[in-house]
Formats: sequence, C-alpha cells, structure tokens
Amino acid sequence: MEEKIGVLLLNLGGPKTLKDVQPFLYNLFVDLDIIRLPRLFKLLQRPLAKLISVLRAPKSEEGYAAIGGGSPLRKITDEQENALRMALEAKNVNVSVYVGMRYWYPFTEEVIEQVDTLLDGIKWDDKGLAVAIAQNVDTGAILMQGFVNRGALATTITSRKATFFSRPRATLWTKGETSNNFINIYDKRRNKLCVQFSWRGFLLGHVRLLLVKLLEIQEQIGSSNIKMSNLVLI
Ligand SMILES: C=CC1=C(C)c2cc3[nH]c(cc4nc(cc5[nH]c(cc1n2)c(C)c5CCC(=O)O)C(CCC(=O)O)=C4C)c(C)c3C=C
Ligand SMILES: [Fe+2]
Repeated sequence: MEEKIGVLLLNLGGPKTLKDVQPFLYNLFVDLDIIRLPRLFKLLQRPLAKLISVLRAPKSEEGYAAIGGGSPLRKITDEQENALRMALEAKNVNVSVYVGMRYWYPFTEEVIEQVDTLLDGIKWDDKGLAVAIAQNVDTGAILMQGFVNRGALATTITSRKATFFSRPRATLWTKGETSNNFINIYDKRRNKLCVQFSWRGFLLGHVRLLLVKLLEIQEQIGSSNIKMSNLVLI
C-alpha cells in the first residue's frame, strides 16, 4: 500500500513588492481577528481598513524599501517548503508540500483548491461514492464502515461528526443523529484528531493529514472564510 502525505505550511504573508503594501495592509486590518468593531459599527470595518491601510502605506513602504523592497516571509516559507520536501524525499516519503498565507499570495483558500486536485486521486465509483471506514486514530479500531460522497466528506469536516451517504435513502446521514451517539472526528479539548476516515486502505495518512490541516485552517480563519465549494471537493 502506498501512503501519500500532503503538508500545508501556514503563514501570515507579507507584501512581495512596494505596490503590494497598501492592499496587503488592507487584508490585515479587515481581518476581524486584528480589528473588530462593535456590532453597531460593523459596516465601518471595510472603510476603516481602507483608511488605515492608505494612511500607513507610505511609512510601511519606506520600511520595506529599506529591507530590499518587500517582505522576506514568502521567501523564508518557500525555503522551509523546499527543505521539508527534500528532507522527506531523502527518507523516501512520497509527499506534496504546499504553502498557504493568510494576508497575501498564495492565499490559503487558493492552496486548498490545489489540494482538491490532489484529493481527486480518491477513486470515486461511477455513482460518486467511495467506501469509508472511521477508525480510532490511536488504536486503529474500526468504528463504522459506510459510503461517502464528496458532500458527506465536506459535512464530516465542517460538522466534525462522521457523516455518510445512505444509498437506500440517497441522502447524507450523520452517525448519531437519532441516537445522539455521534462519532466525533476531532477532540477539541485535546486539540487533536481522534477518528480518521480511510478509503479502501489507500490515501490513509494523506487524508488524515489533510483533515487535520483543514481543521486547523478552520480554527485559524473561521469556517465562514472557507468556501463550501472548496470543501465539497474533499
Ligand atoms: C496598529 C497596527 C497593527 C496591529 C494591531 C497589528 C497586528 C498584527 N499584525 C500581525 C501580522 C503581521 N503584521 C505585518 C505587518 C504590519 N503590521 C502593521 C500594523 C499592525 N499590525 C503594519 C503597519 C505592518 C506593515 C509593516 C510595517 O510598517 O511595520 C506582517 C507582515 C510582516 C512582513 O514580513 O512583511 C504580519 C505577518 C498580526 C498577527 C497581528 C495581530 C495579532
Ligand atoms: Fe502587524
């Protein structure tokens, strides 16, 4: 069995050139985790971000000009990406490494789209289904076996509860929706994945890693920022 691994390195990002400085600062200040106006002034969030970014840009440009005309963050992260890829290749690990940034290119959302392409490697049958097995991540114990389509996997990720596709009813169903005995795939208290989904034994480690990363991304940028169209493909 060939195990594939995907690694997504997350960073914040910085302007590549001096003309990127103002739009970069806008992306930074429009982020609710940086500045959050009271609910009543919610509509002012974007104009305020625009104002601060325009006012601050000249001073920041001076600073970036003094260190070579742009942020070193992308270069440093790309170097880490290459070093990690080479180290893993030296260990004969089949790996795809990606970089995703929060405030500048390559944006995490775009990278998730690239990851989608990789996930197209899942062998969906002619009805768009695959056999999924939910396993305890530590013991390997099989908790449940069923069918999934892309939507079932998307729901599993967003709800963090194992969700399957019911062939007789042709609908998604979340294990535990009637019994309340859910299979939670992520233990928030321990901040770790507790159940992994596998597909006929291949892509095991890979998919597990992607789930972990997607959950981390959701934690970081809030699920509202992740387009459903991206997740549905997973
Ligand atoms: C009041 C101003 C600022 C707050 C608050 C702030 C919070 C904050 N910033 C980051 C991450 C980054 N900031 C970066 C650059 C940057 N940040 C500010 C201002 C505030 N940041 C400015 C004006 C700039 C531009 C550079 C400068 O003029 O000094 C960057 C990019 C670094 C790079 O390599 O280019 C990052 C990343 C966080 C996470 C944060 C609050 C939690
Ligand atoms: Fe900052």
